[in-house]
Amino acid sequence: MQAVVMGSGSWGTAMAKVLVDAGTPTVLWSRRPELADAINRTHTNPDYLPQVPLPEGLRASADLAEVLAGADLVVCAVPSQSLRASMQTWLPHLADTATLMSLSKGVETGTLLRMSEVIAEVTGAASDRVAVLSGPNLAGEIAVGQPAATVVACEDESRARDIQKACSTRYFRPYTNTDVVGCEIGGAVKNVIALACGMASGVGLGENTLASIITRGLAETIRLGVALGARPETLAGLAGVGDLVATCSSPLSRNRTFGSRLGEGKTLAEAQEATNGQVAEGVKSCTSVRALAEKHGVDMPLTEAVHQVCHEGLTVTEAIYSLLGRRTKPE
Ligand SMILES: NC(=O)C1=CN([C@@H]2O[C@H](COP(=O)(O)OP(=O)(O)OC[C@H]3O[C@@H](n4cnc5c(N)ncnc54)[C@H](O)[C@@H]3O)[C@@H](O)[C@H]2O)C=CC1
Ligand SMILES: O=C(CO)COP(=O)(O)O
Repeated sequence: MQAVVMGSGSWGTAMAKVLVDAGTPTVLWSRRPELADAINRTHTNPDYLPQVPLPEGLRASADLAEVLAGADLVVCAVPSQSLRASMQTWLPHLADTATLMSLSKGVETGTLLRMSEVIAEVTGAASDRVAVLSGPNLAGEIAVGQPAATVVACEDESRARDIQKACSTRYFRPYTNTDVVGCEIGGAVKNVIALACGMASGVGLGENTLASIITRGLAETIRLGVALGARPETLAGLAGVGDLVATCSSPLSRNRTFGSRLGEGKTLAEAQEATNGQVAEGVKSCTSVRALAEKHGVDMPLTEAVHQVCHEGLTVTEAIYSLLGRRTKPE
């Protein structure tokens, strides 16, 4: 299998390294030719993973036609809200038979589509040619070879198994699953819940609060997932609770860090400024996840609160008391 990773941010670069380490010939596409040159010259990604040595066998290129020609596996690694526009520019160069795999964790604003749906809509690919990879996979840890597991989901199980083989290493252990919806909903909603955890820790709250948010966050993730056709077991697995715990607990998480800046009293613009151009997907996905929940009649109070803090001027303290003021009910 010949792979190309489209997007040389932190996760695209780390996954390209995983694929090469797994023995899969892989090219990394960068939008900016100067970044591709720097990666080829220094065997590091100076903008996104500066301390991490990349394998000699990993080549970067900014030439779309060249990288997509002959690629059997196209790994999409750009932020969710830019995936549609990116796919449109890639489309003329894509092979009809290539497997298209999303690494992005979000729900598209406006259309409320999951990333695999965006890929299928733009390319016209049948849904069984579209896969997603999702799990507790903080790029900085994977890039230095810390062991982790993940899920490769595709309706076509044999395609999922091929991808599993292409990215299995001594430190990266992919499991297959056919529940694409569950994996994508787990990945998108955990970013929103990580923002909530960050907010709570930013105002000085401790582990009981965080555990309560993670657990109730999982409950609302399962409610939404099931309403959309996901299997609850997927959300109890790596792409659900696994990723939720990793992201909500780690200072490496951009979403959690973003939330903690809001909790410390920074404005949205100030928190955005502090990201150094890295994406915190939950800030936009809180609004699309909330709209998706509303469309399907699903109650998601934490997502609602995160949306109100990010986009409607509610303070973190007001959000906490409004959540605690809800009517009592059985678990
Ligand atoms: N970093 C991580 O630990 C993980 C990230 N993800 C997901 O992977 C996706 C990509 O994230 P990262 O690589 O971490 O992001 P990043 O912020 O490190 O890099 C984003 C990449 O996309 C490119 N990009 C940014 N805006 C763009 C636009 N408008 N059009 C086209 N390209 C654009 C950037 O040049 C860069 O190459 C996100 O959906 C994220 O949730 C998933 C698992 C782990
Ligand atoms: O998805 C991730 C870990 O699995 C990365 O989370 P952040 O985008 O919050 O850094």
